Amino acid sequence: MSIENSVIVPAYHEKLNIKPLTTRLFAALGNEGSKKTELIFVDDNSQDGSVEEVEALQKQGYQVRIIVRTDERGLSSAVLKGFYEAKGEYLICMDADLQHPPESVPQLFDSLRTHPFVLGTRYAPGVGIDKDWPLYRRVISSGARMLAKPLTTASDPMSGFFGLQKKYLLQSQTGDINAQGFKIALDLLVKLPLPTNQPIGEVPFSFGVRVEGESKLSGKVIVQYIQQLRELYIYKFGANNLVLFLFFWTILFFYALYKLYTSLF
Ligand SMILES: Nc1nc2c(ncn2[C@@H]2O[C@H](COP(=O)(O)OP(=O)(O)O[C@H]3O[C@H](CO)[C@@H](O)[C@H](O)[C@@H]3O)[C@@H](O)[C@H]2O)c(=O)[nH]1
Ligand SMILES: [Mg+2]
Repeated sequence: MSIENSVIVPAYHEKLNIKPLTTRLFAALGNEGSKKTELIFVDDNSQDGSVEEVEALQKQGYQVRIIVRTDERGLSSAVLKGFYEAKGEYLICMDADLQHPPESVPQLFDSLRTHPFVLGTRYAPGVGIDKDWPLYRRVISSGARMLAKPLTTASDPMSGFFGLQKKYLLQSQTGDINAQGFKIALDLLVKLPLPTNQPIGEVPFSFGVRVEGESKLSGKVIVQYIQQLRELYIYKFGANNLVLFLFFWTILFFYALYKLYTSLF
């Protein structure tokens, strides 16, 4: 059976998560789903035994492979690399660390049959974020989400759990997409030539906490996000309106500070 679906997983030092992710994903896809699905890890030369782990899973019959990059690093660029290398028309991106439940992947693929783009969302009734996700991450995430509000109507553009039909990626110019940092879904949502008469799909999921390994979010990633936002605002609204937006956000920022001050003292 030919490959219709590809699951792309950016991975850096994720050896301990490779086996549970692979086995849970293919169990969730079932017999029929598994035959038409490939799983691709895009690893940035972790040299932690991830390659051997994938080879062992291949021997057990799983349609899984690993691309090892030695010349580049970064989450977003790893995802793009995987998307371009994928054989499937329907592409899903998910993290390696099981914060995105593999059991939700079939739902995302189903949604992609009728939507050009699908987002796993943590902001819907009945789902949410694990109570153990650190407070500072919640604050960063809310701030990042608020700043992206004018760019998209999607409920969770910060999500790293999303998918798209490959034809839309191939219609965009190579080099158009910002491959720096973590927020690849937001860039694709704003820049891909998605049909305006078809909404994007949203699949609610509960965001777990990492059990093995560590988050790779750093100060550099946050700075890359600010640079990406600036580029996206200009892309969408033009350079003149960026000044207006900065003015608007500055007022909002000082208003929020004032509210915080008056509620504390
Ligand atoms: N190849 C590669 N993979 C990377 C790199 N940096 C991170 N990854 C992989 O990208 C995935 C997410 O990285 P984490 O370090 O676990 O990120 P996080 O702090 O949990 O943030 C995630 O959740 C946020 C909230 O939804 C998302 O906003 C964010 O994009 C990401 O998905 C993991 O599989 C990790 O191994 C890199 O430089 N190279
Ligand atoms: Mg994580």
